[in-house]
Amino acid sequence: MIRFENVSITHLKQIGPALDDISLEVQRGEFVFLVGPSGSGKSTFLSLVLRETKTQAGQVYVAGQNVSNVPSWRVPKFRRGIGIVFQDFRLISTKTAFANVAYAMQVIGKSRAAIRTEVPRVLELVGLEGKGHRLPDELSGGEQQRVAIARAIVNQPDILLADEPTGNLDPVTSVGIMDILDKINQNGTTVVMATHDDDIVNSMRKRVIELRQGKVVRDEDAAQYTSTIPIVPAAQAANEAGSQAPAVVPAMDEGAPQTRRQRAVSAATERDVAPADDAMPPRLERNRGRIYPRPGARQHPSDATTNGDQP
Ligand SMILES: Nc1ncnc2c1ncn2[C@@H]1O[C@H](COP(=O)(O)OP(=O)(O)OP(=O)(O)O)[C@@H](O)[C@H]1O
Repeated sequence: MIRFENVSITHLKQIGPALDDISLEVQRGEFVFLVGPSGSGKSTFLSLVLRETKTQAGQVYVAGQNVSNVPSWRVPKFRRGIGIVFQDFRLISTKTAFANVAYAMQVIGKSRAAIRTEVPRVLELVGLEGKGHRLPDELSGGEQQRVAIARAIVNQPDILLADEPTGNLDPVTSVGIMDILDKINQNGTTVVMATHDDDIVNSMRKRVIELRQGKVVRDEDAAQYTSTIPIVPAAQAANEAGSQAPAVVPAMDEGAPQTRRQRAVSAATERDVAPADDAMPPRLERNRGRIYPRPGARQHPSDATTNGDQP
């Protein structure tokens, strides 16, 4: 379904390559996690599949089509076969959940009758029955992401790309989102999901392709993942937070692999504070203020031509 043959690309003003001689194949109906540290090339990989970026060396094939050979005027049609979901949802803030999903059908000329049938069907599929009339800022972050997923799949794409779809969500909400992605995959859609989230990868046991500095360093079925987000020693964390808390020597081996939740709990323990019920892993903590922060979030310009997304 997706084939990379010796693909390399270096972005403008970038020193090393974003992707370096990547060759791999994703079969129809697979569920693949694309993992790796920040800057390892995950988003670049997805942008090549979407033909937002062009290869400089090698070839990318999507559904048997050499992506480089798709002329610009045909790119919107090409992208109809691909749904995409982002970390920050990218919903139209002035449209209801129903209208956000319906819009993806309208832009490709689907009839009102089809919209009336299909939109409620996908809203139900993602667990939002009865909430179609709500505006994005009347929905929780997890619900907004469900709307974004409904929008991405309403035109029944062969491929669903997800770029950190749980990155702004708490762990419990993330599990619900993963259940939906799994269900969509079981219905036959090929899913490629970029993530740093080792808890999710480890709970799903799907194929894992790990990138580092633009190279595939691991490609394993039913695999696990241990991310390498550095653990911030408690003393440093306290200083950064401007806290008067005394410096505490970290109780654990800083090099030990841990899941994000373990790191969150350890960090809280090091600060001599009981982990709060809503303790979140470090990266999510950084995002905490961004979880429900964007009522009225503006659309990203790149959404205009992407299946299921809006201008
Ligand atoms: N538009 C751009 N211009 C210059 N360099 C870029 C651009 N986009 C990405 N890069 C660089 O390419 C490399 C890969 O970036 P990419 O966004 O693909 O990584 P990533 O694994 O998705 O990271 P993250 O997990 O932080 O989203 C990084 O070194 C990044 O700085």
